[in-house]
Amino acid sequence: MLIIGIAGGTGSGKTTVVNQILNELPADEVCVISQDSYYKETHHLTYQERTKINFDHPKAIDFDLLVNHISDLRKGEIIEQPVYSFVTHDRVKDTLITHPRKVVIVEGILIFNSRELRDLCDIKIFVHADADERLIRRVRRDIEERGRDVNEVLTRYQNTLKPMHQQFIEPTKNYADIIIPNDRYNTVAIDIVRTVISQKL
Ligand SMILES: Nc1ncnc2c1ncn2[C@@H]1O[C@H](COP(=O)(O)OP(=O)(O)O)[C@@H](O)[C@H]1O
Ligand SMILES: O=c1ccn([C@@H]2O[C@H](COP(=O)(O)O)[C@@H](O)[C@H]2O)c(=O)[nH]1
Repeated sequence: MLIIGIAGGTGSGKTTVVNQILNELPADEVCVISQDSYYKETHHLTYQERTKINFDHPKAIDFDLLVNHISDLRKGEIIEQPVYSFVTHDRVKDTLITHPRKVVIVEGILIFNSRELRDLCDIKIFVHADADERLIRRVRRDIEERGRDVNEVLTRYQNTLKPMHQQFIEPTKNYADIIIPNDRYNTVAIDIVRTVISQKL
């Protein structure tokens, strides 16, 4: 099994890179684990209280469960991946049955903050895009797909996303084996990653 960690700031293009890698691999040889699915359960809070959570701090992530699940996959076990709603800011009741595959991709802004998770990754990739580019993408995506308004996204960016990115996300670039510059679509980098995966497999 080959475990690939893909980190990078919000809007850097992690999900896009994952999809580009998936395009070239047979569906039954790869599974994807999203760090977003592992935001801590907050059923006990009201919606208003949940909107105040700092989702860009490592404490917001249930790293114990995430690490256990990746370890279980490594052992060949099936896991029940939680499913998260960005609209309610909470996990939903459903889970996603996820089978171990030859290639396991773990993606998320904070994954390299966990030493155990870093150690589980055979290849660590950091997707880089400049802050202004990420902000533009985030504004568009959160309005179109996550039910936010522009004021809410910009306020969150200033108060939380930017400082958390500087404190917790950007420094983890140092752990990366490969850094993908993604201000533009970078087909050369994707080809290189695919070649590395093929060689390792
Ligand atoms: N290289 C790129 N150039 C332009 N837009 C991009 C690029 N990569 C991703 N995007 C767009 O930016 C938005 C955020 O990308 P996404 O892959 O969801 O980022 P992340 O998972 O890192 O938050 C999406 O709308 C996506 O289509
Ligand atoms: O309920 C939530 C939980 C998280 N977020 C934001 O999502 C991003 C991480 O997702 P990416 O796909 O990597 O952008 C993070 O910056 C959180 O602020 C949210 O908006 N609501």
